[in-house]
Amino acid sequence: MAQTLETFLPEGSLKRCIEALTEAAEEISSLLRKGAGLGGLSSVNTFGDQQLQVDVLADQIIETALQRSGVVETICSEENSKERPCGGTGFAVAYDPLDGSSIIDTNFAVGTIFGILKDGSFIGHKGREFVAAGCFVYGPRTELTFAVSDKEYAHQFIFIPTVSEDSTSLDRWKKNHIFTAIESGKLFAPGNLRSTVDNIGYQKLVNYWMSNKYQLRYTGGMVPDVNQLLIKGKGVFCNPASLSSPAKLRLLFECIPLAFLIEKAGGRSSNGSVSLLDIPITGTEERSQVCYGAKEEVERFDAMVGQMFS
Ligand SMILES: O=P(O)(O)OC[C@H]1O[C@](O)(COP(=O)(O)O)[C@@H](O)[C@@H]1O
Ligand SMILES: [Mg+2]
Ligand SMILES: [Mg+2]
Repeated sequence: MAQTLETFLPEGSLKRCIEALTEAAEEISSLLRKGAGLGGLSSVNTFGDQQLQVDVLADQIIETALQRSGVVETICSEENSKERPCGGTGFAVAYDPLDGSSIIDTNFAVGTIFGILKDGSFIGHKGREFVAAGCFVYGPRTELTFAVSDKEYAHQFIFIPTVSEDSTSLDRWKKNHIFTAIESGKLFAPGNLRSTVDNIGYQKLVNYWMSNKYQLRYTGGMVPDVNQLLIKGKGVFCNPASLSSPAKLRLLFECIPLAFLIEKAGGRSSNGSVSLLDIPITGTEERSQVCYGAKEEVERFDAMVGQMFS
């Protein structure tokens, strides 16, 4: 029988925290299947982004699940970025409740991203101190990909909603993959291409990929675009900046958790000069350039694009 999250996670507060996130993800996945996100706009978040009703709903679903868990002291999210108490004691959890809301209408895969710190506040800490991080993918399948601090790999569980008499909710998440290496390979996912207008390094890098016949695989959803590096075990994803097209991706809610996942799986991450896991978090609303992938690909990004516009 396939190993499930129930048997994989040791008893304790981290298991309870991840269980709460899976409960929320099951609810979000079910809402998306019923057409949530096709409705109207809701409001504007602290980043100035237009929120869909489903962004706000997903944010509330996760907050409620984490409150119920009793093991989360602090939360903050892309939709509600100020750190605030979550009614329990223990972890700090940062999350992007729904990543890729602009591609829900096209029925592309979207996701949820999360990062977990042992306690207190994220401010003054680094991604390297996280106890766990990962993402849920809502596509044809609903999957959880995550890594924990004491294991040097990442893994994936697939949601299979079968229920037997003696099963727990975590038994619905069955182990699918283990990720230990991201090799160099000719696959590229180039975000923020509009910055090539005035980021000459990025322009040269795109030319390098094309003249070397790399395969383009980019959906505009960070979760599936990064998750594919794990599944294919190769390639590069980036989202650089320029003066006219500044950095978009949120350091705490998007960049650092996925960097944790990629580095645990044997890949590298960078903001153009250092690992995203070594950047001190000085606020919850910071944005950053990002590059993830095989060592040589990230080194090439650092050499050609660098950090001039971060
Ligand atoms: O379409 P753009 O503006 O190039 O941005 C693409 C990026 O924006 C995002 O959609 C931002 O995430 P949100 O949907 O959570 O705001 C990423 O998933 C993606 O990589
Ligand atoms: Mg996002
Ligand atoms: Mg979002």
